[in-house]
Amino acid sequence: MTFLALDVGNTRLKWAQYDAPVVGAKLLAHGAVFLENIDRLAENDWHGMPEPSAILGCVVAGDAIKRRVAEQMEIWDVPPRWVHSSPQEAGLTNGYDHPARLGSDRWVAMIGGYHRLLARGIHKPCLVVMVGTAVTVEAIDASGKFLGGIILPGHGIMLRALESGTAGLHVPTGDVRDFPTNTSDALTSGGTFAIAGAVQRMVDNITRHCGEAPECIMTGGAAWKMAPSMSVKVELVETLIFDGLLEIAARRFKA
Ligand SMILES: Nc1ncnc2c1ncn2[C@@H]1O[C@H](COP(=O)(O)OP(=O)(O)OP(=O)(O)O)[C@@H](O)[C@H]1O
Ligand SMILES: CC(C)(CO)[C@@H](O)C(=O)NCCC(=O)O
Ligand SMILES: [K+]
Repeated sequence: MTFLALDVGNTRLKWAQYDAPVVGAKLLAHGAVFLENIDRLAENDWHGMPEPSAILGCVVAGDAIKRRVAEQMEIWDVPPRWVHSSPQEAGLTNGYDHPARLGSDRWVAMIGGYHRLLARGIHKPCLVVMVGTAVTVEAIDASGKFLGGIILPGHGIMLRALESGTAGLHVPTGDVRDFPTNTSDALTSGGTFAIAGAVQRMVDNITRHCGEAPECIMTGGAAWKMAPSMSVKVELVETLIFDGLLEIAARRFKA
């Protein structure tokens, strides 16, 4: 009864194999590959892996990538299922104008975050921060309603935009400093503070709206780099998308 969870982002595909499609399942194996290498998943990462009994994923990388991922899974007889953002799922309500247009990674991460708090008996507003190719910050109230969220460029895109839009900004990566005194540190700190500042602003928005400060959960490949620079307390949860996929799978694949 193993379960394969997939998170196909704009830079990398992340996968995790669990012993069952249930919350709290045991993680058996996991990996991440850059999108340029996905055509070799069947012969590399997934070679010799027992056929999963169910596959559930979220993709934001586009249909061509989704097809190529599906092709790699033809080694098994199990059709992959993909999460689509919906008006309601797993106790959350989707406040997006057009719920289906919300990135499914955002929806799944919110489901993971909200249930993480519920499991601890916490009924408070929640902010879910994802730091990847793009950065998203989602606001969920204590009742599980997604109020709305922001999308901003990730650190890499910000720096590449500056490099390509100017003549004098081609420098190595610097360090985060309160008062940067060289170009490298100025750029690295600028990108980091743009993200940290955006999170702080969403904390202010949701605190004003809900009358209570939120719990903040942060995930994504670059979350650990952002953590020391945050102005609010955040909990780092590397597996947030997989946690959300397990919540959904537990409901969908119930025998
Ligand atoms: N010092 C940094 N601080 C914050 N973000 C950074 C830093 N350095 C790199 N990044 C960002 O981290 C991203 C790398 O994320 P990675 O590919 O690990 O995340 P991901 O969650 O797999 O992304 P996706 O899901 O979008 O594919 C890069 O796109 C870059 O924007
Ligand atoms: C914002 C990203 C790129 C974050 O991965 C993704 O969730 C996406 O492509 N979303 C679709 C647009 C939206 O969520 O409004
Ligand atoms: K992602």
